[in-house]
Formats: sequence, structure tokens, C-alpha cells
Amino acid sequence: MARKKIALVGAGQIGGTLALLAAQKELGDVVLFDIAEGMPAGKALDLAETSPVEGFNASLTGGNDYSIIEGADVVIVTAGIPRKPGMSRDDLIGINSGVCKTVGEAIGKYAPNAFVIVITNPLDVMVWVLQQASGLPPERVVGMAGVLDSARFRYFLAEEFNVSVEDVTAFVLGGHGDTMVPLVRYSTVAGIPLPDLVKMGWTTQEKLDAIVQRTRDGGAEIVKLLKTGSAFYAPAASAIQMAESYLKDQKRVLPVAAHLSGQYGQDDLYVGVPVIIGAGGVEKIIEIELNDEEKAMFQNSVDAVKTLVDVVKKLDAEKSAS
Ligand SMILES: NC(=O)c1ccc[n+]([C@@H]2O[C@H](COP(=O)([O-])OP(=O)(O)OC[C@H]3O[C@@H](n4cnc5c(N)ncnc54)[C@H](O)[C@@H]3O)[C@@H](O)[C@H]2O)c1
Ligand SMILES: O=C(O)C[C@H](O)C(=O)O
Repeated sequence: MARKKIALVGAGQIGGTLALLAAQKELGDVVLFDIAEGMPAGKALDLAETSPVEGFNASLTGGNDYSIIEGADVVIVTAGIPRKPGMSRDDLIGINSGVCKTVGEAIGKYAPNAFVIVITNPLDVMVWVLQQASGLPPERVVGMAGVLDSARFRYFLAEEFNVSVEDVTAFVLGGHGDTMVPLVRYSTVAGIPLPDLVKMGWTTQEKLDAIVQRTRDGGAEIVKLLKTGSAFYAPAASAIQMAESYLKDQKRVLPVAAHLSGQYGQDDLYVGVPVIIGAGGVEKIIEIELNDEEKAMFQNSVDAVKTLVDVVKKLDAEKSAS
């Protein structure tokens, strides 16, 4: 069986980590595209030279011409700029929406049959821009954020309860911003929902509230510590989990920014919800029952994403008028 082809558009911090993980897991051959001259070829060569040591079989190449992504089975997009300390993800919208439009058009031209995972921020609206520009069906264009936000929630919970991260499940829904919705009622330790753990005296409501807020601020916490750039190891691992589920038809249930057309009462909007990812891309959007409080938080998050979609539409209209 011929190897699959994984194209990484953006070969920066996340792009390089994605390439290493994809190659180490032998998900397929990897191509790295970036506008920085020489850099993707250099990173690809450096990574390829780890293969004899690590013992993986995957070719890694890089370049500055979009034609290298031709025929890719999976495209993961990190092209654009990250935020700096003090900035919000939303502040990146002007530059990154232009980048995602160009990248979307290139994917439509060179890799129209791919499963596309967008990582560039502000996430939910960037997926919307890229899907529109690419012309690919919405079930094959998704955004990565929920897996990362849920991983952070799981990690903080595992620390609090002093248990293995493997025994903690968590779901974070909504947009990938300050309004994201860590779903306490649907998150568990060994199958026991978090509210029950509070009742059992294993933690307090105050500690749980603090973990929820730390999850919401998880990206900013790392931006503040790094000072230049944002998180890249956990974001790359999260996107690789999504790519693997598609390539191996694993049918994992994962929270991703998926295109809603009626689900959760939303239309033509990308926002984080649980979905099944298999060989068909997003094979099912799971509509979980939300109580009134959760519904209000989800709607608040949806409204924040809608505001950004309106900003992009306005920017587009201004560009066409000038
Ligand atoms: N969705 C998430 O959960 C999540 C998590 C972490 C980071 N991010 C976002 O991912 C993006 C990338 O982060 P990073 O740390 O890899 O940044 P980075 O600066 O290390 O890499 C970005 C790369 O994109 C390239 N680039 C810029 N414009 C381009 C274009 N028009 N075409 C192709 N490449 C282009 C740059 O040359 C650079 O190499 C940022 O927007 C960041 O905010 C999102
Ligand atoms: O916080 C950021 O700017 C990057 C990313 O969205 C994250 O959550 O780590």
C-alpha cells in the first residue's frame, strides 16, 4: 500500500513538531510548505536525518511552492502569526484571515480531496474563512482547538486528583477563546462525573472553578511564560490525534471546530462540538443535551465567534470596495 501524504502549510513551531510526530508515527510522507525561503526545506532535511536514529520510514521534504502539497491526503494549516503576551487571539484576525484565504485557495487547487485541519488563530473564524476559500465540503475541513483545551482540562484535573491522565475524560466546547465552555458535568475521573467528586469530598467547588478558569486561560498562561510565540507541543499532538483518526478510520469522538448547519441551533458557523472523525471526515456531529446554564455559556461563546465572522465579512467588503 502506498504511503499517505501529509502536507503541513506553515513550518514554524507547530509545523515542525507536527512533521516530527507524523513521521515518528509513520502516518505517511510529509511535505512542509512555508513562505520563509529555504526554511521548510531545511527543517525537512533536519527531520529526515533523525529517521535513521529514530527508526521511522517516512520521507520528509519542504519547499516554497504550493505545488508540493499536490494530492495530499491530509493538510494541516498553521500558516500565519501567533500572539504575543498581552494580545488576545482575536487581535490576529486581520493578518491571519488574509493568510487563510490564500491557503484555502491553494488547497482547493492542489489538494481538493484532502481532510483539512486548521490550527491558525483566531481558530473558529479562520476555519470558516479557509473552508469558504477552498470550496472543499465542510465535513472535510475542521479546526483543532477542543482536543487541546480538553487535554489541558484533563491534565489539570489529573494533577488535582493525583490520578493518571488516562483516567480523566473531559470535554471543552464552544469557540477557542476566553468564552470556551469546559463541560464540568460531562467530565469524569474513572467515569465519575466531576460534580459527584465534589459531593464525595474529593475536591471542592472552589478548586474546580479555579481549574475551569485555568483551562480557559491555558493558552495565555503559556504565551506569558514563553514571551515569544505560543504553545506548540500540545497543539501539534492534538492535531495529529485528529489526523490519525481520519487516516486510520478510527472513528474517535473528539471535540473539534466543525461546520454547524442547524445543529445546536446554529447555521453556517464553525464552533467546537463533539464529532466522530473517520474516513469520511466529520461523520457525525453529536448534539449533547445541555442544561440552561451550559446553553447560555455555549451561546455566549457562539456569539463571540459570530462577531468575528462579521469582522471578516466587513474586512472582505472593504477590500473589494477599494
Ligand atoms: N488552534 C489552536 O489551538 C492553536 C494552538 C497554538 C497555536 N495556534 C495558532 O497557530 C498559528 C501558528 O503557530 P506557530 O506557533 O506554529 O507559529 P510560528 O510563527 O512558529 O509559525 C507560523 C509559520 O507560518 C508561516 N507563514 C506566515 N504567513 C504564511 C503564508 N501566507 N503562507 C504560508 N506560511 C506562512 C511563517 O513563516 C511561520 O513559519 C498561530 O496563529 C497560533 O496562534 C493555534
Ligand atoms: O493561546 C494562543 O495564542 C495559542 C493557542 O490558541 C493556545 O491555546 O495555546
